Amino acid sequence: LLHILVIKHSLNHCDTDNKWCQIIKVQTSKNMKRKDGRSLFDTCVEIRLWCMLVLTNWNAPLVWEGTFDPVVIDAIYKRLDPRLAVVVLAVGKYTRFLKGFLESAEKYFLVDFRVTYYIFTDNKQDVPKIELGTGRKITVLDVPSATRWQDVVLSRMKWATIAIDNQIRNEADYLFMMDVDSVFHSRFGAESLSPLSAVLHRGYYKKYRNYFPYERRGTSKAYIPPDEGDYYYTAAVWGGYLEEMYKLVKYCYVQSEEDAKNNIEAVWQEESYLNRYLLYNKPTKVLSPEYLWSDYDQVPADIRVVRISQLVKNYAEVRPNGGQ
Ligand SMILES: CC(=O)N[C@H]1[C@@H](OP(=O)(O)OP(=O)(O)OC[C@H]2O[C@@H](n3ccc(=O)[nH]c3=O)[C@H](O)[C@@H]2O)O[C@H](CO)[C@H](O)[C@@H]1O
Ligand SMILES: [Mn+2]
Repeated sequence: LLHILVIKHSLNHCDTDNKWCQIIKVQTSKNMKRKDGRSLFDTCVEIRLWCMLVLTNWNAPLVWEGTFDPVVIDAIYKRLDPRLAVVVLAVGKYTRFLKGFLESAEKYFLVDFRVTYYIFTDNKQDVPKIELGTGRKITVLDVPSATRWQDVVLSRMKWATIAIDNQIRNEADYLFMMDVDSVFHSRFGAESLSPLSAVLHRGYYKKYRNYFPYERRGTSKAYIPPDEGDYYYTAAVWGGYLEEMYKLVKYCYVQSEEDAKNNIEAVWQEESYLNRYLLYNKPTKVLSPEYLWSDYDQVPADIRVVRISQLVKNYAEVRPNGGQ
């Protein structure tokens, strides 16, 4: 039997070279002997515990399967009956993803809540007719075609800013921005709601921050200095109170326009501005990579549920200017 006394529990994950590893310093109890017969008493050993963090170091919940009761949390939010907006772009060939996205969202995304899907497209006739649940609807909005995929992904910030000002502000309490090349596979419920919720990028949640693909050029408005950063968040799913999201999408839009004036495009387009904003304006909830996985990657043991997964796609074929 191992008796251990915890003498220091390091919760500041940024101190470690891997934030999923918590260091617990332990003092072994008197009667423990090493194999060579020497007592381990007074020997301080360090045990590294690999575990899932459920709280950020600014005390925001980190949401994983098992950290909430789905029935209770839905019931709590349902009493408020919020109006939810989902903004997706389906420009050029990306309209082909709408059917799978919408049909699966109807099965899993905040079921029984009021949801409006705002679909921004240059190709209205290709928006499929989908049977929607009660209180759920689709609004289709026109946007111009583009010749570069980089322009499309960045333009999401511009169109969302304009549409919130013109329309969505009067129609929604919460807003989610999402990639359309995604399929829901499991429950995505009210546990995701907060003033500002962001999702950990599946590729970086076990990496030290100096490996994050932040914008590192000091000339860009998305610049994050070395040795700064909490997490790397994906731009493929994020959401929150309408006004909080408005501030954030507008920030990304305005900053990217500033960069464009100086002939700079942030390394991961809007995702780079999003990450900069969230470093200095902490999200009030962080969602685990369960909330956005990818069919490109195997699902590791620590991801017990895949709620949304990005589809494998032929980048060269589907994007106007090809490329990754
Ligand atoms: C998992 C993840 O982190 N995804 C990000 C990554 O995406 P991806 O490589 O998944 O980018 P993507 O090609 O899915 O583009 C993002 C979204 O923009 C829309 N779209 C894009 C191109 C186009 O021709 N038509 C169109 O409608 C569509 O809604 C799509 O889902 O990098 C992008 C920027 O570089 C965005 O930050 C994505 O959120
Ligand atoms: Mn995508």
